[in-house]
Amino acid sequence: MSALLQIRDVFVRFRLRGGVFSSAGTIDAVSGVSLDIEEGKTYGIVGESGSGKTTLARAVAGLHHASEGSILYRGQELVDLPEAEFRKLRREIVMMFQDPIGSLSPRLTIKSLITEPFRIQGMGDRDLEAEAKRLLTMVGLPPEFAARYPYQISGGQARRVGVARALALDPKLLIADEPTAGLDVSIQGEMLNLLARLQDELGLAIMIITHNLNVVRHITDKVGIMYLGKLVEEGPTEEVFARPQHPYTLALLAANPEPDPDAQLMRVELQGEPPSILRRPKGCEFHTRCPFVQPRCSIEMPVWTARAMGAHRCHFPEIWVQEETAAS
Ligand SMILES: Nc1ncnc2c1ncn2[C@@H]1O[C@H](COP(=O)(O)OP(=O)(O)OP(=O)(O)O)[C@@H](O)[C@H]1O
Repeated sequence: MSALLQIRDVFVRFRLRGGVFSSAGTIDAVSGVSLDIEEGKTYGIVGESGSGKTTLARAVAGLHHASEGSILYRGQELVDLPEAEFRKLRREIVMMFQDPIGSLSPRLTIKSLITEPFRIQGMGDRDLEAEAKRLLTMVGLPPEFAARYPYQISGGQARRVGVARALALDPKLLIADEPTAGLDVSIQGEMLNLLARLQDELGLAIMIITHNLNVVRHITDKVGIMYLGKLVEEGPTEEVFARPQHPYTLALLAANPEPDPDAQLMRVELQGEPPSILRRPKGCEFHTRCPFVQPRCSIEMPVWTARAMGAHRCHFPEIWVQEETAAS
């Protein structure tokens, strides 16, 4: 059975506006990404700020245009799909933003906020009172919340309202951009449990964009690590966390303030900031920060290499995997 979402060699290119003395150019914020998201499964996209996570997610949601490549949703091509056609799919593919209700009108009641998708999709003739109650119950909030205003609820409750709104039309794919950012740790856990429960109950596929490796560890089936707009590693989450094959993944895991207690990983430190996307390093784009860099790395771009489970983009995973085995 083919995946719910198949992303193939996708590029998202932005035109830069040139100043008076500089000429305009382009950047590839997403640069040749391919990945599959299976029905009912959770895929986490991780990487430092600016690695292209949100841009990729927005391309899937039809909010950015993919300049090259293919995005197939249930076999239907989304790239270059006319807006009128995409609108129909907005019931099935939903993006939940970081601050899902903060950007909406503070003068609307919670009922209006969570039932707005029905009105947008021309389904406003439904019993919106009943829909609001159903959705609030689904996300663990009392039905009385329908009459409240956003300023009358807490940050954690607001996120639940955001989830209710996102799931109003019973989507098949939820794209969640940093669903736990800015929440207290205990509320983060509640949010993750809520998403996991709903995924189970509704058979929802979720694409999660996050900086937070603990979110990935707790909730995702598969993870993709992005660097400068490219995937550098992907695989089943447990496998990637236990046996990373790319030094960037290892460095991110080592920098996690709450590391996996069972994983015996080498401590490596990520040096400096990622290079500018305007000046991509030659060869392996990570070589300027790689603790295991070899002469070949600055010359030749590593190809995407499949392993038993997952794939990576590193010339020499065996070098540091061996060092790690020797050290442990
Ligand atoms: N509309 C745009 N026009 C030009 N450049 C853009 C635009 N949107 C994003 N970028 C650039 O694309 C690159 C990737 O940005 P993106 O927001 O996708 O990264 P991210 O990994 O989601 O980062 P963060 O975690 O900070 O949200 C960055 O260099 C960013 O400046």
